[in-house]
Amino acid sequence: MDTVLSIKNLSKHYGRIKAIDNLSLEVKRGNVYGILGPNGSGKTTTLGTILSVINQTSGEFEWFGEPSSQNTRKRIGAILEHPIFYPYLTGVQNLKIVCDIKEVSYDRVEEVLKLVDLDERKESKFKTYSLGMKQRLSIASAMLCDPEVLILDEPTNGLDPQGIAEIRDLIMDIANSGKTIIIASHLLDEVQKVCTHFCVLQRGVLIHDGLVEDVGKGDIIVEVRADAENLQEVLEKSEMTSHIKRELDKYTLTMKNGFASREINEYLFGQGIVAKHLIVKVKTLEKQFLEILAEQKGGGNA
Ligand SMILES: Nc1ncnc2c1ncn2[C@@H]1O[C@H](COP(=O)(O)OP(=O)(O)OP(=O)(O)O)[C@@H](O)[C@H]1O
Repeated sequence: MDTVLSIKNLSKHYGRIKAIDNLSLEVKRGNVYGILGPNGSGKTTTLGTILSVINQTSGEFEWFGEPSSQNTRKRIGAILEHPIFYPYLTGVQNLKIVCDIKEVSYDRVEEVLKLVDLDERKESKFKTYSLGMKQRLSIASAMLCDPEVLILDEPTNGLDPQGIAEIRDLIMDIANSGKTIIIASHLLDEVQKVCTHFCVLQRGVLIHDGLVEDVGKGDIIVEVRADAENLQEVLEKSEMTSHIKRELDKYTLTMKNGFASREINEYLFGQGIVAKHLIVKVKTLEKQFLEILAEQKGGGNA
């Protein structure tokens, strides 16, 4: 898989503030790459720098294996801030203006409006659009020059659940057409649902990167409830768990390697206990994210 973006030792300092601190990462073709981080962690500065809108203090980055240039820039579509559309012009008219600026054929307008599912409202004035429609028009505008890479900063900010779901579906459609997508977000659920890869920034420092599908791998967590006074004692005797946590009548078990819900269920049954609640808990990206941040604090790096 070829590398679309390669960032090496990139830093951006504003006086004493290290907005990006020695950041290195790679995005491969076809990745949907989520840049996660709390407020002020350097996500927007990172996007601004790789789009050459912000000059880095040190370090470098390459697009498509070459230094950033007008040529590489043409292969990237980006929405960093809300693009300015004319409220009294229609969706089509606004996109035609963008075509003029970007020197793109008007033929693309219909295609991108279909892509973002705005073709039925294309003749309506921009000011009549909902927030979700406005955001979809922004994405349409970024897609006009058929870029290989789409960069989105907090694409679902301020949208209602339906608007969020529409943008999520749109991002997945664009990704399925083979585009590479880079999304900065503080919404863990959003990243978990649409991204293939993610990294976590904290105070400009990359503290984690990996595959989204690996989230939740590792320890198996099983929750158990049963009407048995000796449940804790029986669970402790099982030697199948490395940790047992009790909250009222619920026991949360961290299973040892090789043991899962089936084994604990069989064991309890053999001890004359019938579980009335037995579920495997899958770790969410949110949990992993909080653990990653907590580890950093524990390590004294934050
Ligand atoms: N032009 C600037 N001048 C001074 N400091 C800045 C400037 N731009 C960003 N910063 C600082 O750099 C740090 C990173 O900011 P950045 O906006 O990149 O973070 P972010 O992760 O995108 O945050 P948010 O989610 O709140 O947008 C913050 O401490 C911010 O205050």
